[in-house]
Amino acid sequence: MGNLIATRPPQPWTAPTASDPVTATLRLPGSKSLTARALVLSALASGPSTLAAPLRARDTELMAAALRAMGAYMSTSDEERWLVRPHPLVGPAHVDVGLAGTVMRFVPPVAGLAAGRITFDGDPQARTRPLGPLIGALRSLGVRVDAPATGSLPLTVLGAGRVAGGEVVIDASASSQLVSGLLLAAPRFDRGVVVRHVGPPVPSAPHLRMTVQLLRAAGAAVDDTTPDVWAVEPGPLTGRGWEIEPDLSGAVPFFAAALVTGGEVTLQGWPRSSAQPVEQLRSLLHRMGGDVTLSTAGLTVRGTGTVHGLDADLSDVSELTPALAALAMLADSPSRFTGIGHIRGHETDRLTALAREFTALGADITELPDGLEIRPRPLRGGVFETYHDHRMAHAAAVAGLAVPGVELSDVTCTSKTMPEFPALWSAMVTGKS
Ligand SMILES: O=C(O)C1=C[C@@H](OP(=O)(O)O)[C@@H](O)[C@H](O)C1
Ligand SMILES: C=C(OP(=O)(O)O)C(=O)O
Repeated sequence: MGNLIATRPPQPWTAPTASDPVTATLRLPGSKSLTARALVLSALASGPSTLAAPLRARDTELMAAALRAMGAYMSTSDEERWLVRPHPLVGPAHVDVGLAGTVMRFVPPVAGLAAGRITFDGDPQARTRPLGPLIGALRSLGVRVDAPATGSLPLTVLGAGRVAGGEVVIDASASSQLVSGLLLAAPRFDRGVVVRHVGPPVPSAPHLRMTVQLLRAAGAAVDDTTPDVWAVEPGPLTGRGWEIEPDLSGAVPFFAAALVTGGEVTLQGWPRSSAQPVEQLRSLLHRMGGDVTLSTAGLTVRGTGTVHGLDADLSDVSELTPALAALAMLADSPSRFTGIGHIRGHETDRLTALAREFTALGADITELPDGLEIRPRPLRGGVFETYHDHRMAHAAAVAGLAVPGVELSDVTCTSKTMPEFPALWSAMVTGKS
C-alpha cells in the first residue's frame, strides 16, 4: 500500500457557486461501508478474497492497515482490485482508528481472535465517540479488554486467539456499528453469537441489513427474524470476490446539486440491486422536488431548481443529515428532521455543528434533542467550520452552490471517505465532469 491518507494540515476552500444548472455524469469511489465489511470478512475467511472497485480513502486504508498489523496479507496497490489473504491473527499490534467508526467498532472483536496484545487509539475526536457498549459486550463474550472507565478509546484487547462467544445484551442506540462489529467477527467465535439489543431504537437499520447480507454472502448462517435480535452460528467464512458498489452516501451531495440548480446528475456503475438504502434516498429526494431514475446509464437525479422542505425521520439514513440539511436551507418551505439524536456521536456533534455553522451564515435553525428544524431564509457567505467532519464539508459545498462566499475552514476532512471530493465537486460545478 502507498502512503496512508493521513490527517493533513487544514486547507481552507471556498465552495464554488453554480451559475448554470449542473449537468454531470460521475464515476464515484466505492462504498465505505461495503469496503470495510468486505475487508473484515476477507481477513477472517479461510481462503483468499478480492475486492473489485474498493474505496481508497482514509477510513478504508486504516481498516486495511489494522488487519495487516494483525497479520492478514493485504495488497492494496492496485486501485481496481485489492487482494486479501488471511493469516492467523497475532499481536502485538497497534491499530490507529483515525476517526473511523467502522475501524473502532469492527476491529476490536477481530482483535479478540488474535493471539496477543492489540492496542487501539485514534484522532482526539475518536476518543469521544461511543464505544462502551461494545467493550462491555466483548467482556461478557470472554474477551479481555483494558479501557478507561469512560468506555472509550484508548483501549487494549488482550487477544487469547479465540473468543468463547454466546449470548450478549447490548444497548446499541448510540450506533448500529456496535452490533455490526460483533456480528462480523461472530462466525469465528467458538459458539457464534446471539446479540440482543435492549434500549431506545438502533439507528441505521439498512447498515445492519448490509452486515447480515455480507455475512451470508461469505457463507455465515445468520438469523435476524426477531426484531432487535441477531444470531450468528459458528462456522468458516469463505474467501470470495467482492464487487464494491459506488458510495451512495458520498453521492448525495452531488445529487443535491441537481436539485439546487435544476440540473441532472448521473452516478455511473450503479447496480440493479443494491445493499445501500437507495429506496429511502429516492423517496426523500422525490419529496424534496427531485426525480430519481435507474437506467443502463446509472442512477440519475433530476431537479427543477425548486427544493421543497419536508418533515422526516432520518434514523435509517442518518449519515445523510448534513447534505439534506443544506438542501433544506435552500427550500421553499420549512423542514423538520427527527430520529437522529445519535449523530451527536458521529465525527462531531452534527446537530450542534450544523445549527451553529448555518446560523453563522444567517439561517433560522433550531436544534432539537433528536433533530433539527429549519426555516429557510436568504443566507450569506462566511466561514463554515467543518470540525474534521467530511459530511459537514459536503453540507457547506451544497449551500455554496447557491450562496457566494461559503468558505470551508478545512476541506481535507473529505479524505475520510473521498479524497477527490474538492476536485470532483469543482469539476461538476464548472461543467468539466
Ligand atoms: O456500519 C456502517 O458502515 C455505518 C453505519 C452508520 O453508523 P451509525 O449507526 O453510527 O449511524 C452510518 O452512519 C455510518 O456512516 C456507517
Ligand atoms: C458517521 C459516519 O462515519 P463513521 O463510519 O465514522 O461512523 C459517516 O460517514 O457519516
